[in-house]
Amino acid sequence: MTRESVPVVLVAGYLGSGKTTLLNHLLRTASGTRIGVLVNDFGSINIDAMLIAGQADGTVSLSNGCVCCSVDADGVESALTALLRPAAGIDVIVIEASGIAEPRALIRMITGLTDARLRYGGLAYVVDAAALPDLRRRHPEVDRHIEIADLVVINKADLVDDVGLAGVRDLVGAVNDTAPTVVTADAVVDPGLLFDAADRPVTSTASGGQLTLDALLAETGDQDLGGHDHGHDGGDHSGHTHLHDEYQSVEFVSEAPLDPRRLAAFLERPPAGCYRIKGVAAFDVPGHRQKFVVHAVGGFVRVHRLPWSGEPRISRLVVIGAGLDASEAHRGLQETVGDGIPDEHGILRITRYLSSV
Ligand SMILES: Nc1nc2c(ncn2[C@@H]2O[C@H](COP(=O)(O)OP(=O)(O)OP(=O)(O)O)[C@@H](O)[C@H]2O)c(=O)[nH]1
Repeated sequence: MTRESVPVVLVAGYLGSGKTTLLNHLLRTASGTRIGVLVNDFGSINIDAMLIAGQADGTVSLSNGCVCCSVDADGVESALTALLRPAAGIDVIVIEASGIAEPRALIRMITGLTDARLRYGGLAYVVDAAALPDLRRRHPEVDRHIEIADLVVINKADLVDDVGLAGVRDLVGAVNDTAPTVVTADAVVDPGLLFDAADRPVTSTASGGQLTLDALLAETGDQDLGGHDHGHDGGDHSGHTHLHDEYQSVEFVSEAPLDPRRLAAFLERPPAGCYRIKGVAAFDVPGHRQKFVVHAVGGFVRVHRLPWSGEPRISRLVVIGAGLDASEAHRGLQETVGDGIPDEHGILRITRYLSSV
């Protein structure tokens, strides 16, 4: 891998598709390659950055807005160049976009960077095999995201049967028949697929259905990047919808331990409009005082445990959805706080969702 310019690889995909899982897999397995990471989360608490903390050769995080839209391009450029300090010896930078980022806008932002040490290294787009059919109905623009991917990762293959998987492959192939497609569980992708893709020159000849970078950049209607300031509540997106126009996030922080039974009930029956819940939880139950990382995605709950690495035992949760009633969501979150009586049976409601990942 050349040190002359560092490829910037984008990892995008809808909420909960497995982007952080993929990033963590790359960080664990791409030994020999020094990876700098820029993580962008939608809410002001950057849960994703917490979940990769300490593993990357350099990490910067941008919170409180989509990197594609409300964060200004100069801010992104300075965050990326901060990763290029010689001592870090970074070979590749991976940007994990928020789950509602607009990949086209991200690509334009990266190709518009002025620092010659950085170059665009391709888009890996992660899809949740179980959720894709319904997601495409709700958000047809997802096809436009798949269309421009250089690598499509069909993740969560474990949640669908062979027929379902074949259907998802067909859907993806119909939209983008040139990008390599890998089918994964827990986003186990050969890192060489991303970094080799990053190293190959981006072509300007059209092949099959995939848009070339030139064609993408020539498209009209969304060329207003660079120092713009779209908010989440309806900037002008020149005639088409960006997912984040519709989405809200609600954040919750509690120093008091949570009640596992109440948290499980919240994860299982989230407030109307909620699609994604993620965060870390602390319980005051003997034997269960570790950091519980909790995820809910479209009805699937997953939990894993980690040691607290010196940080305060504080619970932080983010709820993301469209049409969320923020005060109802906040009330529901508040109700997960325990009443100080350790619930040794209640913890089973959480531990039943434990996975090793
Ligand atoms: N069953 C199953 N669950 C998975 C798989 N990959 C990831 N998950 C789980 O799905 C949840 C979301 O995964 P993340 O990697 O955090 O997804 P993300 O795309 O980064 O989510 P956002 O950043 O919120 O958009 C977590 O609970 C993961 O453990 C998989 O292949 N199968």
